[in-house]
Amino acid sequence: MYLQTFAVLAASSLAWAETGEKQARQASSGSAAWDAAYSQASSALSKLSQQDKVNIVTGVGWNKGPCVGNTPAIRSIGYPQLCLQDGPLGIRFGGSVTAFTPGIQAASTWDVELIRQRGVYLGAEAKGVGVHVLLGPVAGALGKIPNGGRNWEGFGPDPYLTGIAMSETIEGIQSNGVQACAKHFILNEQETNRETISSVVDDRTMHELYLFPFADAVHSNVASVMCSYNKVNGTWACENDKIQNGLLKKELGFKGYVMSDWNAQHTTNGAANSGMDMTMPGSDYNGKTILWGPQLNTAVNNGQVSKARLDDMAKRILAGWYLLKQNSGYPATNLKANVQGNHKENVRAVARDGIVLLKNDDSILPLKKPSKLAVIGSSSVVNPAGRNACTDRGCNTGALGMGWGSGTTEYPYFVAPYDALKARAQSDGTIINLSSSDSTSGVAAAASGADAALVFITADSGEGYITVEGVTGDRPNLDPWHNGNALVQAVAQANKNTIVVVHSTGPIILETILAQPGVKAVVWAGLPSQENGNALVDVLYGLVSPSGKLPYTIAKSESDYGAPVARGGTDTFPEGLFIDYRHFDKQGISPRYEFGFGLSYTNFTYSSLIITSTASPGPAKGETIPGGRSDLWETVATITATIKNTGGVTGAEVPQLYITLPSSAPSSPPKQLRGFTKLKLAPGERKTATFNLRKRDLSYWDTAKQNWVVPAGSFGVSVGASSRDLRLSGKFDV
Ligand SMILES: OC[C@H]1O[C@@H](O[C@H]2[C@H](O)[C@@H](O)[C@H](O[C@H]3[C@H](O)[C@@H](O)[C@H](O)O[C@@H]3CO)O[C@@H]2CO)[C@H](O)[C@@H](O)[C@@H]1O
Repeated sequence: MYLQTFAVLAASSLAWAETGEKQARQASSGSAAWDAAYSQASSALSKLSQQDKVNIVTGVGWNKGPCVGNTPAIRSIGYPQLCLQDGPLGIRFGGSVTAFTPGIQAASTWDVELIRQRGVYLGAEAKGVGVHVLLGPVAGALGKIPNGGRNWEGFGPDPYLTGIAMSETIEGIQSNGVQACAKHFILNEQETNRETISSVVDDRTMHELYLFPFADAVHSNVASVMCSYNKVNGTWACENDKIQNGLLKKELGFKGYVMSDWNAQHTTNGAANSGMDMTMPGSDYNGKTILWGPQLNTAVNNGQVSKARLDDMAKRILAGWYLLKQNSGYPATNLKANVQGNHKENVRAVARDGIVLLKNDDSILPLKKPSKLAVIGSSSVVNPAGRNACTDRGCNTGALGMGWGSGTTEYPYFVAPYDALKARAQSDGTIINLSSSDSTSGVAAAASGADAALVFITADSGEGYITVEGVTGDRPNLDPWHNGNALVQAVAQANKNTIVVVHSTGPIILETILAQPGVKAVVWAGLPSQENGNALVDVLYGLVSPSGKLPYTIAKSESDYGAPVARGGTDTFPEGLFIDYRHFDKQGISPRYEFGFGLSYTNFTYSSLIITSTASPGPAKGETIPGGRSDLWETVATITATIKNTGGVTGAEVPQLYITLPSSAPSSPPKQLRGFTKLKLAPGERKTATFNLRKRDLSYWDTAKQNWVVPAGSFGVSVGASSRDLRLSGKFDV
């Protein structure tokens, strides 16, 4: 019954215009499904001893089971040794699994169908190898700091875009019977000092930016949430009553369980009494410090942790297991099983449709059967030591497909740019001059005389337990690695048709590169994982028109972002609501390439803005359902616009809807993304873009009322091709 409901939800989500209806159905079926799971969990719980309950909530210890996290089996109720495994882009340490594209590439497609499919396939692979809990997707780091080492694991610094991607991914994963885990909760925005820093944020910013996508996750019935390493307002996230019990469980109505990030727990009683439900991995990395297990037993026996709290922890975990029907016919854990199926098709599609064309002077792209091409840079070829030579992808050698850390997988294969270009060149009769080094000496010889020179540059980052070329997680600057600016300069001096291809975990400052007259095109290829070269060739040769849009701003200077890595023991989040484009808009700073920007090989026109609204001012009132008050999820306004392909080739456009709150709201970002859709259009074809706005999309967080409020007054509406290319505007009164 429950799985059937999920199948209906999966299908309905594909019609993005149906958002409101989807949300309403989801909320009611979600609550009913949780009720059923809780009733099964209660009945199982009644058969368990206190020791059994402690076992359910305590990991067996680092490296003591098949997965990165494991809890003991409870045979009396048929409960298995639970396997928790990274991560957000596939099965870490898998034997024959797909290396899906990172979250940031998925966001860069702005394509909910592809994002959904990615989630469905992630779930299929997790189930195939017997993983019960897949440790992803990621909404924290949100990405306020452009240098943030782990930003690429998530979906970028806009809470609306990240929220939609969280929802689609979670529903996709869980449609295959696998528990998803929304992480890292919350305000874990940097790797530097991540295990000591205190993130101090104001209440409104917490709600409107950082909690916002976690509300989407809860609304999509995510089974688990991972609390993060940092402190929040002075208290460890995993021991923080306000965020775990207050925000997550009470305000958002989260019915699943909170697990610790690996070793993010600090005390036995503090964690238990503040809402953490499962400790991972159960010991430190040396197998020593154990904070629950026997310690929790003692704490319950002497009343420091109540029996009711232990019951609640165990019940929440069991409910997640029942919610996904994992009590029946779930495969045994075998991380080495081959579960790839045809999933590489999603990798190629996301890698390709996430490519953002930033510059294309003289329409140098798409390539037209060049006689001779120069291919330059160490990242044009696969790592000479092997595609998986570095543990957890902890090096930046050869072509880049993902960042480094626990959120990675082994590549089952890797198609580097040169591999795919060579194959295409053979069929076209093109000669390729390859220079697979980043040295500027000798590069002129390779570049000169070619019809075009493709030069590859990168920037990498990752999780702080690995240091790569002196970078411990967060990037120290936003420059390309390996002397990329000088390499491009040298190539562009030798060839006036230089095409720069960037693979990067986040924004790079491109000013030096753009100042070279020989640079005719910049292709922002992001993080394409195993299909790196194939996706690139699809776009370079015009098999598809590029359709990715930037999921973050590319600035002219690093200081323009106004959100540096915090160096002390505290990050006070002084930028508040104003991160990424919200900051650039407020301060009147011109970005180099704005949030939402991306060129195509065709052109689109926008017309016929129609606005209908039934919204009324005032606070949210509904009962609490998963995700918060029920009325927040109801559609209260619908906006449509007509988009036409006026060029000569098929392409896809992403019309974006931005809202400006009325002046009665307290100081707010000049505009905020509140809708998008991706329309594939043949030449001459037109389609309607439909944006359904929910009450939450029109609300701000009122700190006095402690509630979401729709302000009275005139709402500004802008629809356009990016956050700075707004083609249609209107307003409606509330
Ligand atoms: O994997 C589960 C979650 O763990 C966190 O990352 C940890 C990662 O999984 C783990 O491999 C790494 O271990 C190293 C450890 O930190 C270091 O002290 C020791 O010397 O070497 C270990 C590696 O061999 O620790 C990571 C945490 O520091 C992630 O934050 C979380 O997202 C994962 O889901």
